[in-house]
Amino acid sequence: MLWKLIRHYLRPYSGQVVAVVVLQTLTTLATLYLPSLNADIIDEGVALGDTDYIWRTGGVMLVVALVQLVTAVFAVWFGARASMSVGRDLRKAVYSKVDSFSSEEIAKFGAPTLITRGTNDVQQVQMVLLMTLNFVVMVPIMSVGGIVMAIREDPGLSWLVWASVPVLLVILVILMTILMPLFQKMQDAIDSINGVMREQIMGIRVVRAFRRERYETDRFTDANSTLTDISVRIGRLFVIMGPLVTIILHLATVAVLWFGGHRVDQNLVDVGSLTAFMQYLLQILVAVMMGTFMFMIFPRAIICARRIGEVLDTDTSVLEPTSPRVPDSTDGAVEFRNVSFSYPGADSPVIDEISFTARPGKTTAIIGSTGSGKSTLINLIPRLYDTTAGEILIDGVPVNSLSRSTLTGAVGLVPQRPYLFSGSVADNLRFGAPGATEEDMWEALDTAQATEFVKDRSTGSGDALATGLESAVSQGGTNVSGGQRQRLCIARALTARPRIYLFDDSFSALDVTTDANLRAALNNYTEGATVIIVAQRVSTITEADQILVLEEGRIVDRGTHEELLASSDTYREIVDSQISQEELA
Ligand SMILES: Nc1ncnc2c1ncn2[C@@H]1O[C@H](COP(=O)(O)OP(=O)(O)OP(=O)(O)O)[C@@H](O)[C@H]1O
Repeated sequence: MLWKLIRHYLRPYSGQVVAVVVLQTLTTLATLYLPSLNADIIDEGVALGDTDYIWRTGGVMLVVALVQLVTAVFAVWFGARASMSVGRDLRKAVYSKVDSFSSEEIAKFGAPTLITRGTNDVQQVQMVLLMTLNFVVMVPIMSVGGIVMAIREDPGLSWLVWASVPVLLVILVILMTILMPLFQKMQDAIDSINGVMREQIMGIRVVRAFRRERYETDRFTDANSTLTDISVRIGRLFVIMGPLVTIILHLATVAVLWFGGHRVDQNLVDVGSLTAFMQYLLQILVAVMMGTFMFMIFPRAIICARRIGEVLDTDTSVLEPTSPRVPDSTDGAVEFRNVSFSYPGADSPVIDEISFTARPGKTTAIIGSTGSGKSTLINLIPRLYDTTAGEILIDGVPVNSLSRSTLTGAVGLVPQRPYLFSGSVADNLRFGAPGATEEDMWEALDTAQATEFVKDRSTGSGDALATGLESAVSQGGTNVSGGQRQRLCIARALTARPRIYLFDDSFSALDVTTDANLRAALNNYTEGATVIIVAQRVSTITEADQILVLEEGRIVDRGTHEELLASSDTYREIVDSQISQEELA
């Protein structure tokens, strides 16, 4: 998977990769040439007292060293640019993929791991690519070239090369096999820490309210110690690695001096050649060490690439139509035809053979006990999930034949759990209508009964003071009250002026008077549009044109409030449990 990802994402930067290969080759050749020139200076210049030769060869050495320096700098520059670009593109690919996911895939992975995969895991792949681009040419040329040059200087000592290199390679293989599973565990531990932290930060108020700090701290400490333990085990292996390589390097140097010294004594080799041999042997071992280091970070990158690949290879279960259809009319009629739906892995359907039509200009209300499937039913319309059987049509066209933009343009959803984004009030209101004017926004706020609190709102101080529409909203809308958040979410849907409004239990945090005022204003604002309201409170829906009573995913009764009062036991039970007859009158 690592190779597949790198090959695919590196393709647009092949020019830079070619530049790296050429420049690295030049750097390495220059590095390999320097000891040989040095040997010549010692054997031909110093030994024979030829000063001219020393100057000339010294000059060549200087030029070669300059070439080595310049090519090395540019090679690293191109390598860094290419790998950073690949990292950026990979992050973008993961982000776009996650963006295309339906709620099903998001739930399958979970938010924390998707965040780790799009950030930390991409970082690992980017780093291994950077290392590879830096060493991929240097390591093989330096090792093979170094061996050839060393043998050329003194074939009699070549056995030292054959003895030291395999020792390093064996260490490399052993470390690789121990490290692979540890790196997998490490990524899982990072996921788990992200998960625990995210849950604790999101649920901090509940944690405090229930005095669960100790329990949550223990949970975090557990996750943290697991990560620490794994990191320490990996660190230990790296710690052993350093001295082992250094010992081998020093032993090799001592061996060259010892055995080479005897050979110089016996006039089998010149001092210059022996010096060059020693430098070549060190170059070979350093190259092997770099290769080792490269391989050490490979296992982790392989695991990260696999995790990124899992995201990129997952197709969304909510597919865009290949040839989208455009409805003839834009009235906004919503029709359910024998719709059933089961959550993945569940044995029984949550929505069971539901058929109804929600007409333009009319309000359809859905009421039913907790868990009867009301939210699920609403979420099927904007395709947060796809139906498992039957069809949902908007203006006569099945929703899965509409393009994503047509569908989202037609539907304005106010979710059960209101969510606001960081930015200003205006940014949030313009979410579905980037071109909305201030007037549009105030009108929507008026209808949502939010004008007063937005007008009075101010955030920050001094230069950062922002008021009204420009006042700041924090991520998730945590700096406004539950009821205010709900009203801003309603205003956001209203600002977009869709043909179909879906209110999923959107009035529950409002007091009875605000709820009544809001519904009255809403009737004018949404005139001509299709309105579907899920409600817990019967008083919210008494004026609806049709009310569907849901029980265990089935419509058990339907009609107006009066009709249902007369005919439906289930509806009467709900009414009796909530409101007195006086309130209804
Ligand atoms: N993501 C999910 N995965 C699996 N089951 C789910 C999921 N979401 C909801 N359910 C189950 O589906 C059923 C219907 O849930 P739904 O949220 O649609 O009910 P609801 O009528 O809107 O309830 P409430 O009035 O409490 O909001 C419940 O039994 C619930 O446990």
